[in-house]
Amino acid sequence: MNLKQLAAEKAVEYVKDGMRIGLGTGSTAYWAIKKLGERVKEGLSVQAVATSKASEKLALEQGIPLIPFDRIDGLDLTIDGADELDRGLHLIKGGGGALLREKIVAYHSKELIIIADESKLVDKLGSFPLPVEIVPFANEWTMASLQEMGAKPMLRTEDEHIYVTDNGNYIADCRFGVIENPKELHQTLLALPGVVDNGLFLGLAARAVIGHSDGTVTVIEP
Ligand SMILES: O=C(CO)[C@H](O)[C@H](O)COP(=O)(O)O
Repeated sequence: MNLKQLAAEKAVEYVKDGMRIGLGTGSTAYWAIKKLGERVKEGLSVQAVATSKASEKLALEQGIPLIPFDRIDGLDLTIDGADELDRGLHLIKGGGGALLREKIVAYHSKELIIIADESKLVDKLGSFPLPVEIVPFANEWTMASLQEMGAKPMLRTEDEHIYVTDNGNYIADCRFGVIENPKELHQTLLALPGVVDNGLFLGLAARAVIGHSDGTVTVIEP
């Protein structure tokens, strides 16, 4: 059984006719986009925006109507994955590198639903390295500042090249250990010149739909 698919398909049940939808990124969001495409083929009317070039391509393949950001003021619902979440719906996102676009889209959505398999649910965030998006300019200095913060940063690579986000930036994957105070860490990171944003999503998710290995789906609301 594919637990990501299970959660994703359940979450797509929250999509109603006429809604403006944000499409997440990653292997769980993939299943939501596929399911939404099926419902569109059956006659559901939605307009959507995508959080990455990959999700945009997939949505177009599935026949989901995409609209430019300047033609829409906000969204009704965004469905997206996460790398880690706790029961207060604090999240780590950005494993797929799309955290900045994902955060902008989530912020402008009336509701963010997180979809995940049960392995993503943790007591406290921090096992998954926190992705921090940094500008390429003087990235060595930004990396050094992160190092001084105790982040043990690793510049993300792909095929032996520095990974570049859809926004032309780099990602520093940071190991802070258990994150006791996500809000404080979020503020500290944002105050660092060279940091564009980080993968902590706090106070954004309205609910999480979790797929379990016994075939059940649970919904967490903070
Ligand atoms: O934040 C993300 C991409 O930036 C993804 O939602 C996150 O990495 C989860 O990915 P997956 O569903 O493939 O496990």
